[in-house]
Amino acid sequence: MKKNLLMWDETLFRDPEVLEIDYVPEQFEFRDDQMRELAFQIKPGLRGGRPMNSVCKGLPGTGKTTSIRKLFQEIEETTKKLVPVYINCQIDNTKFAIISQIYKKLIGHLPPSSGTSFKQVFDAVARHIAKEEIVLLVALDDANYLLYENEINKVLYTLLRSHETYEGTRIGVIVIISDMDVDLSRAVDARVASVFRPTEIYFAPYGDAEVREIMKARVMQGLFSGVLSEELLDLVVSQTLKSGDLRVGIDLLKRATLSAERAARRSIERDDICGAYEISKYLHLAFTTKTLKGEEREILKLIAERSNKEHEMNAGDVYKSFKENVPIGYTRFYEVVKKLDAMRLINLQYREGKGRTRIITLRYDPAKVIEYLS
Ligand SMILES: Nc1ncnc2c1ncn2[C@@H]1O[C@H](COP(=O)(O)OP(=O)(O)OP(=O)(O)O)[C@@H](O)[C@H]1O
Repeated sequence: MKKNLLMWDETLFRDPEVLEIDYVPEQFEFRDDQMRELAFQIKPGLRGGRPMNSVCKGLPGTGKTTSIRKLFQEIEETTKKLVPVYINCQIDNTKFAIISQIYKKLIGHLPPSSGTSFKQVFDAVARHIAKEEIVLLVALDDANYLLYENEINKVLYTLLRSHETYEGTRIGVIVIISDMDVDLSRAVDARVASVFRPTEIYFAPYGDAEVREIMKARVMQGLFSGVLSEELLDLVVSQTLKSGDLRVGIDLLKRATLSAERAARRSIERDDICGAYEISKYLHLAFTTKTLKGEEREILKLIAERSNKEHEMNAGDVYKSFKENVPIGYTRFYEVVKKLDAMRLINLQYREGKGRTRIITLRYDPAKVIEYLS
């Protein structure tokens, strides 16, 4: 047997956990300023007061979620009086779903799914807060998903004005937004704005050297030495930078390693990385298409099908052809199109023509979109 062949029970991973995208890294550099600012914002909550509200803003993969998870870990190690609740708004994106998650965190299980009203769930949450004398800190991650159908106002109103109905409840929020075009101050209405007044914490994209350092630390922790050469690490880094998302780089490392293992090699080769990149670069597409529902999937599918013939299309034309099969009003249709734009699946542009036309282009290869939708 050739010497560099991997035995069946050997592995190239020193610690496979480290290359999972939801892993919270122990070593978390370059975000000290943001972490300090967050700690300052929540400080009143450690003394029984209401935490100050914050908005974390930055492109995907700039460490926002990780910062919050680290902060929450620290809070839980320090006190029982300030209770942090993490909400993933991609999954829980209605007022009821969010209050149910808060209930779950406090009571230990979700409220009964049928026949329970929002008010009943909130009553139970408020009673628990009063009885235990606790303060809540609610992080709304990927809050872009609350920007449709005005849900953000309903959610913030409920959380931030709860003390008016339930005396003594104190809730602070951290809103996390990864769409740089969103201006939250314009999205919230006056009744919310008067109690929200957040401090904005900006997460700038990592520079080339920072991405290299972060990826190198993952490699050292996650893989055995010698598995990835310095030269190939450079390739991983350049592909990570090309994708603009650290998550793609981490996923790429994992896939390239698995590919080398599968070929029973002891080190990763260029082809492992290039092959892995062809899958990892669709990480965002794979993830977002999974979160789409009924009409949203259908509309994206139609756009993808039309993209095979025309690169750019008029939103009005897409609407007409969609309406032939599915009864839907233009307002609702346009809400979905805006959502797909905010999710970076399509581009929506205005063009001056005969009046103002809205032009849609798909951000991905149409065949790939159809593949992930099915
Ligand atoms: N400074 C860092 N050091 C080590 N790993 C990091 C750092 N910043 C981000 N990461 C890693 O990059 C990935 C993406 O980070 P994270 O989820 O925190 O980004 P995000 O800004 O919340 O993205 P999104 O807006 O898409 O939710 C995670 O796997 C995280 O572990």
